[in-house]
Amino acid sequence: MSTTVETVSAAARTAPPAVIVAIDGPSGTGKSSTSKAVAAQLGLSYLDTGAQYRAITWWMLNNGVDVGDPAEIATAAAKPVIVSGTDPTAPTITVDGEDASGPIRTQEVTSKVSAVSAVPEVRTLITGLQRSIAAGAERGIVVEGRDIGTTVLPDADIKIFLTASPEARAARRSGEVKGSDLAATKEALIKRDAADSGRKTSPLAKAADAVEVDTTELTLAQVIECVVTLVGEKQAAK
Ligand SMILES: Nc1ncnc2c1ncn2[C@@H]1O[C@H](COP(=O)(O)OP(=O)(O)O)[C@@H](O)[C@H]1O
Ligand SMILES: Nc1ccn([C@H]2C[C@H](O)[C@@H](COP(=O)(O)OP(=O)(O)O)O2)c(=O)n1
Repeated sequence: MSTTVETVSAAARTAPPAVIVAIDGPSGTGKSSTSKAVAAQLGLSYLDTGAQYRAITWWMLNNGVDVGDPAEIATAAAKPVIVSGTDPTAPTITVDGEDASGPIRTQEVTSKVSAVSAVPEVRTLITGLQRSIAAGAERGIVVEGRDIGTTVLPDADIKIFLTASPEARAARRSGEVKGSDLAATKEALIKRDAADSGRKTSPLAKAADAVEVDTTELTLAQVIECVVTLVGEKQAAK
C-alpha cells in the first residue's frame, strides 16, 4: 500500500505540471503541423478545432441542411455527434461514429466551413466540446484554432498567434494539392480569412497576451523549436 503511494507521489514529483497551450492564426500559418509536433515532443494531447468545424459542416452538407441559412444551421447544430481523438501522432475525428478525417478536407467543405462556423449556436456547442476535452487532458493539451486564446481557453498557460504572408501561406497550401492553382488558392484563403476575422461571434483574433510568431521566413522545424522553448519556460515557471 505504502509502495503505491510512494510511487504515485514520486511520479507526481517528476512529471511536469499539466500545461494548456493555445495556438491560433489564419490558414496556412503552420498551426496543425506545429501543434502536433509540439504535443508529441512534450507528451501532451492535441486538438484540431478546425477539424470539428469542418466535421459539423460536412454533416450539414450530407444531411440536406441549407448552409446558406443560419436559422437552419442553428436548428440542426446539436444533431451530429462529433468525437475527436487527441493523440498527436494519430489524431482522429468521427461524426456519428463514421471516420470523417478524409471527407472534411474537400474543397466543398473548405468553401462552406466559414459560413457554418459563424453561427452562434454552432460555436456554443463546439466550444463546450473543446473545453471538456481540454479539461480531461491529464498531462495538458495543445489546442489549435482561431479563437482558442480569446474565447475557448482564455486562461491557457501560453498563447501563440502564428502569422505568415498570404503569399507564403498560399504557396504552402498549394504545395499540398497536386496541380492546384496558386492564385486561386491565395484568393480563396484571403476570402476565408476575411470571413473568419469579420464574423460577430468569436472571430479569428490575436489575444492581447498571445506571443505572435511570423513564420514567413522560418522553417517548420524552427517554429516547432520556438514553441517548445516557450512552453518549456512556462512549465519551468509553474
Ligand atoms: N514554417 C513553414 N515553412 C514551410 N512550410 C510550412 C511551415 N509550416 C507549415 N508548413 C506547411 O504548410 C502547410 C500548411 O500547414 P498547416 O500546419 O496545415 O497550417 P494551418 O494549420 O495553419 O492551416 C503544410 O503542408 C505544412 O507542412
Ligand atoms: N477555433 C476555430 C477553428 C476553425 N474555425 C473555422 C474557420 C476556419 O476557416 C475553418 C477551418 O479551420 P481549419 O483550421 O481546418 O482551416 P485550415 O486548416 O487552416 O485551412 O473552421 C473556427 O471558426 N474556429
